[in-house]
Amino acid sequence: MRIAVPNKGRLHDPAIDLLDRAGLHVVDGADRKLYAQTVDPDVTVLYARAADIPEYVADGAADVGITGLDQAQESDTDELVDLLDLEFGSCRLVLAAPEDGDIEAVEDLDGGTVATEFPNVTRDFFAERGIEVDIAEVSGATELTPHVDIADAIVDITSTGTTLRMNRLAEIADVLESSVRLFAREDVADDEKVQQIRMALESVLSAEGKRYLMMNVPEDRLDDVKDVLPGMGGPTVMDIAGKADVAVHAVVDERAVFETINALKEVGASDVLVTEIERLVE
Ligand SMILES: Nc1ncnc2c1ncn2[C@@H]1O[C@H](COP(=O)(O)OP(=O)(O)OP(=O)(O)O)[C@@H](O)[C@H]1O
Ligand SMILES: O=P(O)(O)OC[C@H]1O[C@H](OP(=O)(O)OP(=O)(O)O)[C@H](O)[C@@H]1O
Ligand SMILES: [Mg+2]
Repeated sequence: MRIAVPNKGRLHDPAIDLLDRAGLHVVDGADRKLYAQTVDPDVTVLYARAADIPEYVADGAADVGITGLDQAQESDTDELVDLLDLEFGSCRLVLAAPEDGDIEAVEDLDGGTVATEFPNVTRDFFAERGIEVDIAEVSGATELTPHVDIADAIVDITSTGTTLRMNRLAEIADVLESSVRLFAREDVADDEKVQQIRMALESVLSAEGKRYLMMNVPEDRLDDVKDVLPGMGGPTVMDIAGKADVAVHAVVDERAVFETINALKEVGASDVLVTEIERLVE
């Protein structure tokens, strides 16, 4: 089983970090290597450019891949299954034009030129609207092109909006919302190993923002404690040898921890421990 992961750029570190937290540690991932082993002898990591990953997965060089939805939409592959939103690399592809220019709506671009690193997505966007544009494919610094007469507008990535603002460009329309996904080739999407990887990654995401609470509770206050801990499927209750108290464990939303502990103390809980959760397999 091969999993393609961005070899550099902003997606590399968070992708490796997520695999790590999911228990799929890369064991010999020295810089500039093309392949690395993971702790699972059946899972190899293949490092590739974020833009090439959809094709690598579709062609069989890898079985699953971690890359942006924008890259999957741009590639000509349609046999990829979007298995899981990995909740990082969130950005938007937008159509933008000079703030002080004449282009204020998509229609104003009829007969014009649009520069982009995403020619296929851009072509589809205008074709769906019946607007004819020339596409100037660039490989970076797209924001410059409307200021040097290469294009009238651009389709490019934005997240904080800083780059557009710095280049005096205004958003005209949304083209695509993107985040990083786990993609699989259609013919392997249901394979056991692929599903195990999906589940492991999902368990990390499920644990994010959650805390594990442990406490001691007098048995006769258990119902009150349960009322305070709605949680997932109710708390786990265990007898403590030689004691009248019971131990109660529960998963609580991080934002509710402060309030929950105060309420627990009021109904008689003691020795409350709060810990982080690495993974949560539901
Ligand atoms: N500013 C941003 N905020 C959030 N996500 C982004 C941003 N820019 C890019 N991305 C996401 O990261 C992906 C890869 O972008 P990144 O800049 O890391 O690689 P790249 O520019 O293609 O790398 P290189 O050209 O150096 O190989 C994009 O396709 C998009 O999904
Ligand atoms: O809205 P912002 O937060 O300003 O982000 C948008 C910028 O981020 C990306 O560039 P990146 O930093 O990846 O540089 P690159 O052009 O070298 O890929 C993208 O191409 C935009 O230029
Ligand atoms: Mg970039």
